[in-house]
Amino acid sequence: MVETKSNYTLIDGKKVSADIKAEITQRVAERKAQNKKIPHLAIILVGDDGASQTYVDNKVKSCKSVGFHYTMMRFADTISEEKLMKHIDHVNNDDDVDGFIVQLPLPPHISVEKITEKIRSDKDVDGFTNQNFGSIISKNPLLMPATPFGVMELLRRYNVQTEGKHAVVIGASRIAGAPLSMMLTEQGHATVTICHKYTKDLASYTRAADILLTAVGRPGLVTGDMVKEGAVVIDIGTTRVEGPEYPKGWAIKGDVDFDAVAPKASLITPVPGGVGPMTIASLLLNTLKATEFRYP
Ligand SMILES: Nc1nc(=O)c2c([nH]1)NC[C@@H]1CN(c3ccc(C(=O)N[C@@H](CCC(=O)O)C(=O)O)cc3)C=[N+]21
Repeated sequence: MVETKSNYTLIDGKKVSADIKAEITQRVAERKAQNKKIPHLAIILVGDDGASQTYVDNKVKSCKSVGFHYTMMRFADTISEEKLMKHIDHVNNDDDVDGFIVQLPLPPHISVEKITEKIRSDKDVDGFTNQNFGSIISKNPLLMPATPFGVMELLRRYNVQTEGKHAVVIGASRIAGAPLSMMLTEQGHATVTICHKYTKDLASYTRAADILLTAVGRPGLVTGDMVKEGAVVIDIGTTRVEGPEYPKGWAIKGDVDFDAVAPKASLITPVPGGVGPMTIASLLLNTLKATEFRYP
């Protein structure tokens, strides 16, 4: 009989994000007591995509829970790029708004890059602008890309050693994989391999990973045979899959086949309850930082 050992640690992103939110709530209360400006986040949502609506609702709920002010700005998916740019300009110049995000995806007639670059980088609390992307390699970065920052925070709080380790990142998007790879190198001192859609024989890389991080958005991409015994596995995928077998009619799935991979892992993030809540915690932290920067 072959015995399989199965004692992995679940990385509880929900708990860590709740801890971070408690720290933020405390700092907001202190600012309030000192008559300092309360952080104000604005959220721009274009169209009525169901998944986007859920994510945005989570962000609004989180703002309320830590005591931030917030503004929701909603536009029809027929809005022109030019008009949307004008609204962004307005928010850029609105002194009461400390940080804002434009929820993605945008309708195909609007250029994500053009919109992103229009956002003032000191209000870019998603950390999506080229300037904030580049600031990852600066000694004094201001606003870190939110999802990768959340991942680094999880690794820190679970004492995962990254220095000299081989980290393999699947996915090279500018909001997750690319900045994450840079942070693992710059702050984590890891040896980083970036895999993407042109990578041949993905498994040959993933099997060599001490830390495997995936940010693709394809449920079931990472199977048990692709993971080394004892690896740390971080699942950044969030795909909404629909089906009658789910109580709500849909469910959020990561990239990792959790049941097959978890028994081989030393630590692993679940989806939901892993990286997702950390993205929101980072967004709040960035909004607080942006406020403290403008009104110390
Ligand atoms: N400008 C912009 N900024 C974003 O940060 C951004 C975006 N656009 N577009 C879409 C993606 C996706 N995203 C998620 C955030 C939180 C959860 C999250 O909290 N997930 C929960 C579950 C949520 C649920 O079950 O409804 C969890 O994983 O436990 C998931 C996904 C942010 N994104």
